[in-house]
Amino acid sequence: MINFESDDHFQQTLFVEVVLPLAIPRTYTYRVPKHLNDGVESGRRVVVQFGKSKIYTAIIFSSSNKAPSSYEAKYLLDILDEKAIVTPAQIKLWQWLSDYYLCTLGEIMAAALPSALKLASETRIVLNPQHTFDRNQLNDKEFLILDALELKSELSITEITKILAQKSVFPLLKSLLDKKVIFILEEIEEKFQPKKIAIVHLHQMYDDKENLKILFSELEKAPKQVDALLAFLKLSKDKTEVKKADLMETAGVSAAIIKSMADKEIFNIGQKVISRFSSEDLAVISDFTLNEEQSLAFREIKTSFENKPVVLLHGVTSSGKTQIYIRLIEEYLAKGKQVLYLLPEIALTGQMIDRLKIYFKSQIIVYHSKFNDNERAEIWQKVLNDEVKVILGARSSVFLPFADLGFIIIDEEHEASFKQFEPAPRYHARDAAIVLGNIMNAKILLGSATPSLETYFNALNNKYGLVKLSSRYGGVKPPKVEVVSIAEERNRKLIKENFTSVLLDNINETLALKEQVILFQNRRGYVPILICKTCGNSPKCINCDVSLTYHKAGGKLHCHYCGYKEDNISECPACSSKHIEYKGLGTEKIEDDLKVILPDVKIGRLDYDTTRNKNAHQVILNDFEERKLDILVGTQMVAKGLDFENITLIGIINADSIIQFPDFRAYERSYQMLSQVAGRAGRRSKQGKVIIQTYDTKHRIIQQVVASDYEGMYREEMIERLQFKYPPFYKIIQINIKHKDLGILLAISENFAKLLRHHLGDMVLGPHSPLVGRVRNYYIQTITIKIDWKSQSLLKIKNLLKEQVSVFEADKNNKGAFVIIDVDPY
Ligand SMILES: Nc1ncnc2c1ncn2[C@@H]1O[C@H](COP(=O)(O)OP(=O)(O)OP(=O)(O)O)[C@@H](O)[C@H]1O
Ligand SMILES: [Zn+2]
Repeated sequence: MINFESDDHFQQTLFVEVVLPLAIPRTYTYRVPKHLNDGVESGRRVVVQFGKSKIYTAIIFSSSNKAPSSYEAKYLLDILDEKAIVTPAQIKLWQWLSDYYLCTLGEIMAAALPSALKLASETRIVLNPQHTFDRNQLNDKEFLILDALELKSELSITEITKILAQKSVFPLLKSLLDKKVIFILEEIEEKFQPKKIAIVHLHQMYDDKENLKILFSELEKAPKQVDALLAFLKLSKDKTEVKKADLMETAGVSAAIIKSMADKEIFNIGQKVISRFSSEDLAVISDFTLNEEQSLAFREIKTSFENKPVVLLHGVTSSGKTQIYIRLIEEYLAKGKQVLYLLPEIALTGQMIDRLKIYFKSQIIVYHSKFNDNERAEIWQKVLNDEVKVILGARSSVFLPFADLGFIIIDEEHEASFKQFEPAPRYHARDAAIVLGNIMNAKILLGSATPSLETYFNALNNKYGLVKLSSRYGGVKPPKVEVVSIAEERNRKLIKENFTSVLLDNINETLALKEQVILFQNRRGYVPILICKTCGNSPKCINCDVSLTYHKAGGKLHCHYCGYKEDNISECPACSSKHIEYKGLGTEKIEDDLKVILPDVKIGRLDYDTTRNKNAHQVILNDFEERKLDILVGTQMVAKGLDFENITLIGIINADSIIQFPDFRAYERSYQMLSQVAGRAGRRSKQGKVIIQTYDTKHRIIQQVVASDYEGMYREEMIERLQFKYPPFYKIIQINIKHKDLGILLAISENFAKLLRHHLGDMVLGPHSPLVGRVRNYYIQTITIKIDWKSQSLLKIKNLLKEQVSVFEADKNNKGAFVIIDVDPY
């Protein structure tokens, strides 16, 4: 960071190191024009030219008085901010992420900053469709842009530059963005839109009685507007908020009237996100007291925090972890601190925000990558200005510019979806959050009923504090788990489609009691594999090395890796035989079969296919909660976090397909997944029941799930992890090399592995083909590096890898190849 104390810095030429939002390996140095010297501060945005003609927003990382030695530094074009929008803590975090995950600062900047904060030549601008701004407030140039946008609905920044005939238009655009006159156009897939209603406020000025009187007299000739004003005053008497719809109805006026009053700044119209629960439901639990076990855990957590920054709350499902989080959040809020509540999945934020809103009202805000960019930019500013206190979000919320973070909760910390696979930065949000917490001196609470082995290992080794909750709230017994042998039922011809008689009997009993059922199958689609009985051929994706999955709705075969689709086959494309066998089992088929077996039962399905549309996820869960559905069939989407009172039976259709996954984490994950799904049953008054269907009834993981024996699972897994050199004892770095030509790929990855082996010896394994050896027409080879981090220097090894990868990339023989480094692949 810069030292402003030295009083001679005005004399010297100042240079800044900037991060550009691009995957370039390093920062770039720019020269600061004298008149901008005062504006230099780490974390402010600047406008720079990069390459021949492209203009970008970059972030000042640091500054110095030294010119770069290898190139002539260009001048900065402008400084956009009067105050840093990236905090010093973030700069430290970015640096750590870049070093740890071997990615570039530019990749982190691109992921962290909403597009509206990182304008570039290609950025496209549109008018704010609800613009209710005063044209008189715009200057000539702003007016020109506005005119152009009205003619041509969208413009790129390059086009705007031409219209205005000046090089840097960014400050102008920034001002228009701030005034909400324009928006950044987003071409990305449909964004998540929370349900919103319009709220009307009276302009502050009219809090003053005199002003209000004057206003009434001014409106004399506009009786409709007087009606609206009177209605507003009436409604606002007994409500804290006046909905636009209510106002229109009470006053008997149209939206145009309200709008014209907003244009005159009599009213301000705001948007409010509304909850899917009615407020009556919420009132019931708005006040609560922790029970004895919970209070003890609450105190233990606080004591632990006195000497440890990270604590694990290991509490069985439905033990009330969330209620403890709420009490802790309240304490940090009382101290004026900000709180980050991380959840593994966007879909889960819906139910959680409803629960938390009861306590924290407008102090809490949701943030995730599916919000539109303009909203994300707005939240960015609010977090930076300490205007919001509690942020509930998915993994990208670790990138927010917290002003005064005091506490981080990482709920369901074991979840794999905290790790980002594509694109870089391939970071783990839990680990990044812990680093952020340490940088900001915040306390970090990890919560899970089934902690990851890494976390539990750290807790047992005293690196983290450990606090336990071992009983369900309200004294409800944990669900009873029954294992049913599929093989035996098949032999005895009891099985119907894929439902054992035990499961069907239990479903019928549950439905008879008007209770609800969740059925879990970890595979979507109808059937995953079609095999020709005559020649053994099975249809494969044309771009990837995977079998296509048959989806009955639509009658197509789908590739789950690249989205490729083709028509279903009725005869084998290889031998024309008509004997096609369907193998495997997806959620779609389960739903279908069940509808035949239980024709009068209302069945819903929750998986990637049924939730692609906006809000579909919430609609399905709503229907289930309101008991419009009796049975919900789903993939792991049904496994997590749901807290519904009427579910008493969980059926796991096929546990083997989860356990037999070829991955070193398969057992750990299966234990977690099965326990989490099981945890959805019997959460309030009645004990729940779980039926696990499997071929392998004696499998140790299944036995451990039945016995709720997390410790046993942990102990046995750790023995294997040590023996086969896996985390937490070893660090894994994966290098994936991709190329369109298999022959070339094999040769170059073999060479690369040899080279690495030369430096790192038998830490280097491979190259080998991953589970899916070709995706989107690129063949893949993987080199795995297993590092004994207790005896080896991770930093040294990473630096070596960085160096070798750049040598590899620069080598002409490797043209057409891509290298992807994944640290801690999950
Ligand atoms: N002290 C309490 N007072 C009132 N209700 C409580 C209390 N503790 C827990 N509950 C209720 O019990 C249910 C389970 O609690 P909660 O969802 O917090 O458990 P959890 O440990 O977070 O579960 P999971 O890990 O399965 O998500 C919730 O409906 C919650 O409102
Ligand atoms: Zn494919």
